[in-house]
Amino acid sequence: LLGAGCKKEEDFSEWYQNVITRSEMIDYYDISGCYILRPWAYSIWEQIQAFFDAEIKKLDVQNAYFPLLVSEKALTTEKDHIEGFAPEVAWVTKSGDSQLADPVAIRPTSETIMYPAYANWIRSHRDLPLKLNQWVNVVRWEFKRPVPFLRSREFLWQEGHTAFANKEEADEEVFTILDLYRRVYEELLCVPVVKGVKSEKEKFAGGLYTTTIEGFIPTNGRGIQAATSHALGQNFSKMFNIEFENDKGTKSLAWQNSWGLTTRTIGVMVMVHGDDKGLVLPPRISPIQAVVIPLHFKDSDTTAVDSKAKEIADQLKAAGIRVNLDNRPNYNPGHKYNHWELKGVPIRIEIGPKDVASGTVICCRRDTAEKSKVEISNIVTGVKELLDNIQSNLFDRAVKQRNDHIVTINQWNEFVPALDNKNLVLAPWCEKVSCEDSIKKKSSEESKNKAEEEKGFCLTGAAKSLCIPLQNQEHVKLPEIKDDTKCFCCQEKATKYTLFGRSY
Ligand SMILES: O=C1CCCN[C@@H]1CCCn1cnc2cc(F)c(F)cc2c1=O
Ligand SMILES: [Mg+2]
Repeated sequence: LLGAGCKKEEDFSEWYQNVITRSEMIDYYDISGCYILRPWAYSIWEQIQAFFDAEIKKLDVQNAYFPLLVSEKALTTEKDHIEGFAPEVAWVTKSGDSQLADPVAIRPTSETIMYPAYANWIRSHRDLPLKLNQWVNVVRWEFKRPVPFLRSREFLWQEGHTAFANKEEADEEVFTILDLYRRVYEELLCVPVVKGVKSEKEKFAGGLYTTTIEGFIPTNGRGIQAATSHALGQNFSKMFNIEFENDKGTKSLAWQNSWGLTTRTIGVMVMVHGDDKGLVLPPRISPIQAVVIPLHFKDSDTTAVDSKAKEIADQLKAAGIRVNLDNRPNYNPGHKYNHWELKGVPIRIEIGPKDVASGTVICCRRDTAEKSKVEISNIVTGVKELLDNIQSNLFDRAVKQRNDHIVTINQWNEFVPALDNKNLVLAPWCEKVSCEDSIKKKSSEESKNKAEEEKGFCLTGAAKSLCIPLQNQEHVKLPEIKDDTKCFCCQEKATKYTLFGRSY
């Protein structure tokens, strides 16, 4: 089990590593930065996939599969798109014991793999819009300390790559996808996110603008990029010659988007909801939503209890609830309680001889540990209501905790103290790249554990802009920029309230 001395608030990374391994989500592997996704994690990814895949299919996106390997020539089609990323590219240089004359790279992302084909397929405006997606793995040889789910050298994701005849259609899709990403986090994972646009410094250099959803890890007060939806403009269609004859008979370059969501989703959910007993899984994605545990007492009628337990489990299953009847004879109830709490199962249903006699069971919910009596005759409705209640309670709790840790400031001397209090910071900002560089530099210098950071023992103390939040989004209140509002850092005229934070 989680074991003593492993408290989330005391040693977060130790707690996280224990929770994901002992709940049987992750196992380690002999290549650094690579992890085994065990069924308890993989089935959560499948739930996320099922939701997102169904939603993009409503948008007429089609799934395809492009090769894993990309030639150096293709990968470096556009020098400056790749140069910053070159150190992360993994190369195949041998087959057997002979060197490859031309090494090939393993996809770190698939623009350079897909877009030469797009150029061939897109000739006329009738070939647009082209909307493809693929559910694949990618490899990036990250150097920062790996963290399972959050930062690994191989991860699973979907990458959507779309092409349109005009900017308006492309712009609309960027934000439509961004809201689907928000729904994955808020409706499935009960994790609140802030929707926004990345600054010039933080955006995808190859694109026109980047939109993002930003999560928050309360335990260390860090932001985390949760998913991203880029408007590429015509930058890539220029690079890859994706041009089409438009409806006026002249040539135009396609307007493109690309968007991605990864298995980082699972790590963020674990960190936000987990506690010192283990995982706390949102019912919507939990592989098992209710576990039925028959309680045997000496000289009591165990067969009645066992058959009633089985009956309840079958009824719940028939109603579409993911249920497990834990009638393992070799474990006592206490051990089973710990086991399913560690695995984060939302509801435990206890049934003993007295319960059979009274026609009721005890339901214990994982999010609050509250117990309630439910009529066996009403078990399906009762359990469904409880699951819905848990789903919304987890989200409401996370929203409150996140909003309690967004601090609005107006001047520099409030900034680092706010970060040190594990907050994200909303501040009026001038949006200048030079100013963002100095924010990063000054916040790093004013952070304590510079030495630790150099040794790679901890995350950086530098703060960066996370996003410029979109207006009018639920759960995110934005102050007004006035004519005389000054940038919190350089005192120039502020143009946008921007979310800053230390981050992963
Ligand atoms: O972020 C997304 C969403 C899904 C499709 N791709 C975009 C942009 C990816 C930006 N990016 C991110 N990381 C990279 C790492 C590399 F090693 C490399 F060669 C290229 C890249 C790289 O282009
Ligand atoms: Mg990266």
